[in-house]
This record gives sequence, C-alpha cells and structure tokens, in this order.
Amino acid sequence: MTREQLLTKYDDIFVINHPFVKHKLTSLRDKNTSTREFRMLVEELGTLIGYEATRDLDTIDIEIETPLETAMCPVLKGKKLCIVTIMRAGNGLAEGVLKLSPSARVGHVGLYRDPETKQPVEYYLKMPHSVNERTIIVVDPMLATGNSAIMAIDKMKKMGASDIRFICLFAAPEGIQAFKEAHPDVAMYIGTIDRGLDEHAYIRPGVGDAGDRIYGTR
Ligand SMILES: O=P(O)(O)OC[C@H]1O[C@H](OP(=O)(O)OP(=O)(O)O)[C@H](O)[C@@H]1O
Ligand SMILES: O=c1cc[nH]c(=O)[nH]1
Ligand SMILES: [Mg+2]
Repeated sequence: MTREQLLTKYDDIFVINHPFVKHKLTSLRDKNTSTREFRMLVEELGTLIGYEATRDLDTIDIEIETPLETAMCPVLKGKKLCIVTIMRAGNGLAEGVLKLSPSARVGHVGLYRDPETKQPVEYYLKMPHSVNERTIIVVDPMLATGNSAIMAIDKMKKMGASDIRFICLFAAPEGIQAFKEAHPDVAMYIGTIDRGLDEHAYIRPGVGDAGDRIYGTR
C-alpha cells in the first residue's frame, strides 16, 4: 500500500505535520550530524511527538485554592502511563516522552534485528506490574519491516495490556501495513513516512542504523 492508501484506510495513523518536527527529522537524516546532536534530537522529538500522542488523555476538574480564589481546574485523570522502550534505539525517545510525564513507569523490551532473517531476537524484558491498568506508549525511532514493534506489542498484549499506542520517527509503508494488520487497535504517531525499504530492510532515505547513530557504535 502507498502512504496515501494507508492514511485513507486507517484513521488512527497520525503523521506529525509540524515544522519543528520536520526540521529536526531532516537534521537526523544528515550523515554529518554528530552522535551528541543525534541523541539530543531524538530526545527532543520524543517530547514533541509524545505531546501529540497524549493529546486525548482524560482530565478531570478538581477544586484548588489560587492565591486569590477557589477554582475548579483540570488535572490528568484515569489510567497511569507506562512508556515502553524497544532497546536500544527506543531509549532516547523514551527519555523525551518522560519529560512530559516524569512519574510514568518505564518498561524495557530488548530486541535486535537478525541481519540475515530480519526477524527480531529478544534479549531482555522488564515491565512494571499491572500493565492492564495502564496506558502503554511503545517507542522506537524506526519502523522498517515492523517485525520488532509487532513483537514488542504482542508481548504487551500477552501481559494483559489493552490500551496501547506506538510512537516512531521514521516508518516504511511496508512496516506500517504489517503493523496495522497485526495490531489494528494500536494508534500510530509517526514523524514521517519514508519511501520504502532497501534490500537489507533499511528505511530509505532514512537515517541509517538509529541505534548506532544514537550511541556512536559501529
Ligand atoms: O521494523 P524492523 O524491521 O523490525 O526494524 C526496526 C528495528 O531495528 C532497529 O533496531 P536494531 O535491531 O538495529 O537494534 P538497536 O536498537 O540495538 O540498534 C530499530 O530501532 C527497530 O527496533
Ligand atoms: O533503517 C533502519 C531499519 C532498521 N533499523 C534502523 O535503525 N534503521
Ligand atoms: Mg540498530
């Protein structure tokens, strides 16, 4: 499916159309962007896209005393948040989302993509308790084949999570289609949808290997 077909078919795929986001994504693409800057940009984008991905959280009015009078004012209500990072590259994004909600719980799913099979291999899993009572925000900068995100969300659902949303920065149309076929109930908040995958299942034009660029490995 093309980008346009995907956006027509699914009304819960949100591409963040904001000049700051666009500008920062372009800086990430630049091969001359330093490790330090790359890491900072990923974190900033986590905050910006996290802001959009939490726009519909419920609030409730409570009574408070201002220095001048009593007023009914809104506060967040309802389910607690849990940010789930798909390591490694998700960690930078998670830090950015946590700036919005510093008391959120954090889950870690360790996956690496086997270069031959392109299938994710699990090496770590640690989640807070009661995931069924939380709004889960799964984060990973890259959605290529979609296999890693699909597997991470499969795990959340097996643990009882039902209120899940997903944030990424760069997505390939192939990955979005696979993701939506596997998890039609999970809303996607995406920085940009790129052209597609190359023969190594890298996103084009993309940014290369996000984990390597965040941590200066390779
Ligand atoms: O959609 P997919 O085809 O599954 O590819 C995307 C995955 O690949 C990258 O992780 P990688 O395996 O490079 O691990 P890393 O974060 O440790 O670098 C990326 O951060 C995603 O998790
Ligand atoms: O383009 C890609 C694909 C998978 N993982 C990455 O980090 N980049
Ligand atoms: Mg990597």
